[in-house]
Amino acid sequence: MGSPEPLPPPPALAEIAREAPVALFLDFDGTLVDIADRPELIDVPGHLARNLLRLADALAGRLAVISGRSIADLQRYLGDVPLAFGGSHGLEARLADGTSAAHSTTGIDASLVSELESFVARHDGLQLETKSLGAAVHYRAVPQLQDAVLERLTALSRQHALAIKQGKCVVELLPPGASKAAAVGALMEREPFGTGMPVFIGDDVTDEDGFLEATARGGFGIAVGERVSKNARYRLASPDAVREWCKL
Ligand SMILES: O=P(O)(O)OC[C@H]1O[C@H](O[C@H]2O[C@H](CO)[C@@H](O)[C@H](O)[C@H]2O)[C@H](O)[C@@H](O)[C@@H]1O
Repeated sequence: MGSPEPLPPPPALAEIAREAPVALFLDFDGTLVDIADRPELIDVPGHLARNLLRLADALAGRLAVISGRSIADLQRYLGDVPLAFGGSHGLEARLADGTSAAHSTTGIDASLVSELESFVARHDGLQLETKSLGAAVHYRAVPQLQDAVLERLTALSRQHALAIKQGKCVVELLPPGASKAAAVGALMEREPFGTGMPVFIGDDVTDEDGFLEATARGGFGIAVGERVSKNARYRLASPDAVREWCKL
C-alpha cells in the first residue's frame, strides 16, 4: 500500500459559513500557537485573544479553544476572556459566560506525582508538567528517552487505573474518560453551539478524537502540519496558516 493521498486545503471559512452555521473548535498548542521547546516557552501573539473574540462574535459565539492544557493554564496565556474552552483533554469545559459544561473533580494522586518526580529526576532532560487533573512527561530535549517514558508511564497508568495519552514528545496520565471528543460533545449539547456544524482544527494525535466527533455530528476535521491524519478531511500547513485561514 502506498502513502495516503495528501489532504487538500479547506475552502475559505467565509465560504463554509455561507453554507452552514460553523461551530469552530480550535486546538491550542501546534494549531493556534507554534510548538516551543518547553510548555512555558510558547510565543502567543499579543492580538490572538482579541482576534479569537472577534471571530467568536462573527460565528455568533460558536467558537471554543480545546486543549490538553487545563482551562486555567490556557487563561494564563489568553487572559480571562469570555470564550468557550475545553481543557484537560475534555475533562473540563466551560461556555463563554463561564458556565461549566463539563467538570471532572478527580485528579491524580500525590503519590503518583511523587513517582513521576523521581522518574524524571533519574533522567536528565525530561520535564514533568503537573496539571490540575493530570501530569505530563515531556521528552522533547531527549527524544531517545521516548521508549523509556512510554514504558514507565504505561506501567503507572495500569497501576493507578489512569488513561494514557501520547502527543508531540509527551506522554500524559489522566483520569479515564479524557478525550477531545468529550469536549466537543459537551459543548455541542449547549447553546450557542447546538445549531452549528462542527469544524475541529488540530495538529496532534489527540485531535483525531475531535475530528471523529465533528464528523459524527455532520462536520469535519482539519489537520495541521505534516502528521498523517486518518480522520481529517482537509489540511493546513502550520499555525501560521491556521491563523491566516481564521483571520486571527
Ligand atoms: O491539545 P493541545 O492544546 O495541543 O495541548 C497538548 C499539549 O500541549 C503542550 O505540550 C506540547 O506543546 C509544548 C509547547 O509547544 C511542547 O513543548 C511539547 O513538546 C508539546 O507536547 C502542553 O504542555 C501539554 O500540557 C498539552 O497537553
